[in-house]
Amino acid sequence: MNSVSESYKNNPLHLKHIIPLDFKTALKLPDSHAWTLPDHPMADPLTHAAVPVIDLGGPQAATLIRQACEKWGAFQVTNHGIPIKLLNQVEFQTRRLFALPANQKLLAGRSPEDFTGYGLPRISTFFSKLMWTEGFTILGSPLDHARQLWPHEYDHINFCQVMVEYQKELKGLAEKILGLMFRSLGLTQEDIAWFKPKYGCKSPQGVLQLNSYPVCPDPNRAMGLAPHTDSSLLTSLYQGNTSGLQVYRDNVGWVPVHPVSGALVVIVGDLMQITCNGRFKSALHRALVNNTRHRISTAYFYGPPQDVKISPSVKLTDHDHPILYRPVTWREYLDAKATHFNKAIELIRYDASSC
Ligand SMILES: O=C(O)CCC(=O)C(=O)O
Ligand SMILES: [Fe+2]
Repeated sequence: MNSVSESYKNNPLHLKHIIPLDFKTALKLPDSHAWTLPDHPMADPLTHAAVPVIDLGGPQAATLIRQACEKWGAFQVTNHGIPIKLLNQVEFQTRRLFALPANQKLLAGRSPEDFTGYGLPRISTFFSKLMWTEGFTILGSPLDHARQLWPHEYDHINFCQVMVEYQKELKGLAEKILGLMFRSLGLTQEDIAWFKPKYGCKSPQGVLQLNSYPVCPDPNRAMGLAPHTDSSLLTSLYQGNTSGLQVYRDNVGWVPVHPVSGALVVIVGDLMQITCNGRFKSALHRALVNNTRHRISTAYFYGPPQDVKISPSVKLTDHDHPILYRPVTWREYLDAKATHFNKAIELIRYDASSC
């Protein structure tokens, strides 16, 4: 079993935090979905630069990635090697899924202790208001859930092929970017030997999350996806050409990540922050909605092999940079996150007295 599925079995959810609204019938924003916004200021676009866009094939890629991870915890990549044709197919299949009638989507609904299939974001449980979104989570083959949505093979076969191919491409890309991140910090293959999957271990190291943000009648009072950090090592996100993603920077505010044609957004996750002993910070981010366009995004969360203890690389610690975090597996970290949400990372921090 994968680390994510094990953790979710131990932390079951209530149905009201799983079943999305039937957005097609909601002509007004229900009180259950009306948030008090904003909680943080927006950055002034005239004085603050945007999240960097990095050419992955360029000679400066590793240096630019390091700078972006230190400053933003996020960046966009072009020239990443994932064919635009595949990205378009992924968007097409994702829209096809979310366009199904609500009762049909619920046939592939997530069960309270599972995490694949159709439902609300896992983090819904931490907020009193519900988010204007629905999602579909895939680990490896989506065949079982796809059959529930479309019983005939000719209706689900393309969906499954596209999603499997996409995960393969995203895994390769995540490994490449992770390699560049480590290299940019002076870490060698030996320093990060844990990162290579064990021989014969077939369990996926990534989870694919399809997100849908339907057109919203009152976007200024709604929340697409509430502020959070990802628990992964890194996340690769495709947002098509509809904006909505924002990254938070201390002393600056929320900065929109404007779509760049064909680019993917890379977000530093909590486990990366731990591995780098805080050199790279996981980015707090959120997604807003709008009243004209149905926004789709696909997020791929890449993590370490199962049961591997992640800990700060000793090369990044010294007298001036004491070790900040305790060793933790992805599974243990997800358990902490399921209970303590955005405070989880503080819980695995050594307190000053124990360093
Ligand atoms: O839709 C987006 O832009 C953000 C999605 C996201 O942050 C997530 O799925 O974790
Ligand atoms: Fe996220």
